[in-house]
Amino acid sequence: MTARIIDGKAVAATLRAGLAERVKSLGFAPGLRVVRVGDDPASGVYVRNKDRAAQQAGFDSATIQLPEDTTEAALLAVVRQLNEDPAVDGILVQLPLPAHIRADAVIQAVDPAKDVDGFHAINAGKLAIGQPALTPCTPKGVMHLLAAAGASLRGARAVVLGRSNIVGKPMAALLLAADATVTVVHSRTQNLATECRRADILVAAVGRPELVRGDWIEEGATVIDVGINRLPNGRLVGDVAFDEAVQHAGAITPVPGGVGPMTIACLLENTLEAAIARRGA
Ligand SMILES: Nc1nc(=O)c2c([nH]1)NC[C@@H]1CN(c3ccc(C(=O)N[C@@H](CCC(=O)O)C(=O)O)cc3)C=[N+]21
Ligand SMILES: [Mg+2]
Repeated sequence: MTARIIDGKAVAATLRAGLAERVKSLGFAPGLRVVRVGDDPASGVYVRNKDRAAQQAGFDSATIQLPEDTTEAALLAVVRQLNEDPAVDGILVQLPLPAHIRADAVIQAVDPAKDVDGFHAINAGKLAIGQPALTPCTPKGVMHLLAAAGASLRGARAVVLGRSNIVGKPMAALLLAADATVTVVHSRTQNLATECRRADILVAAVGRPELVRGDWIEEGATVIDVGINRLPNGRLVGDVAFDEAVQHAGAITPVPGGVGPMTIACLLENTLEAAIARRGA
């Protein structure tokens, strides 16, 4: 079998077009502020793509670039100022932050109503107990991709590879809420390949280039590759060995052009949701 390719660029473009329509009918531009400290290369492409997508969809979006040596206190002061600014609906602090700043202190300082990353304990907790919440963009994007691919989730065996607060844990919560039977596996799991082979739906989010081989994938499974890894030779690869996996999967996302563009579209979706909730629009 050769897998169908799930076109994340196309699904994201459709989602963004729908958001642009909704923004037009709002009568105001939802405000998004991205705070970036230093210039971690992992977030460079992201910031550029995000600004372009936000402008095109009619959002009032800006990146606040701070120097690498910004103190935690100074960053917290910027966050508080954005919390208090009525024109700002969404706040995103780019991760990773420099080592001298406690990322968790900054994440928990963001007003949960403006937390468009969905990383605040209030939003993570609401997701865990099944209450409406701002939901992390990457797993939310994966759910859109699974819907677009026509994957049936109810009763399906879903395996999430990775247990981060950013992807793995919220991903498992969303799949569980959709009635999948969810297993979370990670770098310390024994017999990773065997666990992955049990998956009808496999979501790989460990940040290890091409860890998942073709024979880890059950014939016909849906494979979502969250990894975006830059190899020393400059090539961008996922957590899945695509050329092998495509021979086994029923459907698979590419890297680039899979989950990445969905993360950005969902950031805009969260910003619109936050704007509507905050302003009663
Ligand atoms: N608070 C916070 N929230 C984040 O969501 C967050 C973050 N910090 N820090 C950095 C990472 C990285 N990230 C990406 C999102 C989209 C693409 C993306 O659109 N990638 C395209 C292009 C890739 C390329 O050409 O390099 C693709 O996969 O097709 C990449 C990376 C969000 N992150
Ligand atoms: Mg096989």
